Amino acid sequence: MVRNIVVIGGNSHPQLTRTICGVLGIPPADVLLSKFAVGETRVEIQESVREKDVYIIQSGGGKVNDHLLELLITISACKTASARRVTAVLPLFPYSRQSDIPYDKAGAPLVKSSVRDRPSNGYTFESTPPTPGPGVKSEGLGLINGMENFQKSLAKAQIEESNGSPVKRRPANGLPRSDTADSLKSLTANGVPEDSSSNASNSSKINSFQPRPGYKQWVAQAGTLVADLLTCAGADHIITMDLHDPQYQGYFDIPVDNLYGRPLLKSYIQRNIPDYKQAVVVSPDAGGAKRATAIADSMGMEFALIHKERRPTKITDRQNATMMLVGDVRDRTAILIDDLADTSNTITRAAKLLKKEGASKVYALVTHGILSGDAIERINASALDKVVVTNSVDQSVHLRRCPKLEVLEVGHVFAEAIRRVHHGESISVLFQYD
Ligand SMILES: O=P(O)(O)OC[C@H]1O[C@H](OP(=O)(O)OP(=O)(O)O)[C@H](O)[C@@H]1O
Repeated sequence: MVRNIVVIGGNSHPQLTRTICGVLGIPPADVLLSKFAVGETRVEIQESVREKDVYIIQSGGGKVNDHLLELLITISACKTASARRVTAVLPLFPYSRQSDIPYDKAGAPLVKSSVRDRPSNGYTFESTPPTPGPGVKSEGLGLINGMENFQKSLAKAQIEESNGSPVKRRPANGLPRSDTADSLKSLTANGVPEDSSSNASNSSKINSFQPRPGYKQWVAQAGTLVADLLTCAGADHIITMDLHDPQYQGYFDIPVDNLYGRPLLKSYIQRNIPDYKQAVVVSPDAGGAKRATAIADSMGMEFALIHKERRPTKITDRQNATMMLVGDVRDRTAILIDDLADTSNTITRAAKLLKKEGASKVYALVTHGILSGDAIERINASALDKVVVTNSVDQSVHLRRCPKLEVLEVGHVFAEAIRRVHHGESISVLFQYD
């Protein structure tokens, strides 16, 4: 039994909380998590957490936005109730799959051709602007969205204000609202504010306003915001598993422990796939190649990669990308490895291709089985023989609907991580998967 520790389970995955508490030998904390009639989240911590080491378990998937807000409010409640340390345990981290800019068939961002074809700066989708530094003139790109112009107009506004001239106020972040016609009137073609005296010449630019190709400043980077929200709510530490992009840890200025699901997947392969050394580990896309090769290399297995031949035309149109297999799976078992399955398009399309290329059997081993919408129906109707996921997301409903689904328990991994963090022990042993 671990002392002076409090484990609070959010509404996303009560079963996982029970498992973790069972391993730690403590009961889950008494909390009231509900909603007011209007739909706002209500949290009451019904026992003292003063000077306690608190762990709040809340996973992504399902009603992800509700769960995230519930987590933020619970963290804040614990901090204001004088918890010594609050750790957010997010088996599947929500919003860590960064948003992407829409592409056209050639892989360029979807901006109007008049802008894309503009020969002026030579930047392409693949290129990056130079790093501003001594002797490098930004030409409106340094810092890079034209902060130079912005700072000039800000200085001018300050002079006008000190002279008593009326000055148009901006929000606290210094940027104009981008969702009103008024705000567009004060934007240059670079998307930077311009002083009001040139508004007349700007009016002709309103309709031609476009973001620069190669930049993503117009796409919400929700991952950054979520990292900030967690820290701002009072989280002192994050424990998660198989982040879609491990570099997401760098978005935080608090410690993030990104546990690996690989030992569980490897162990499944060794125990359940006959003659597994002859099987081929397959990554269903280039983004997951590192993840899959790590398993293949450590188990002395062969590796193949599915390459998406071109970018889909829209974010929501990923299933239209053409797939090609790089490697040989004929008459062998293929084991797809991925971090998550959401719509299941990726793994079901990959399975179809692998069977077409002669694979005798296709397994999909995925850490996070989000399985949204009709993902289960898609799996049931697919060429996949078996789908293995962990219970980082609650699988009870999925299990009832999908005979091909098998679930690996992650509760003991998180319980051990919590125990070690609580005692100040190293948890690097949980990162080793060879
Ligand atoms: O079940 P699905 O809805 O098909 O989604 C699953 C896929 O999405 C993620 O990759 P993503 O498409 O974000 O590309 P990336 O690996 O290049 O980041 C993930 O790594 C899977 O490959």
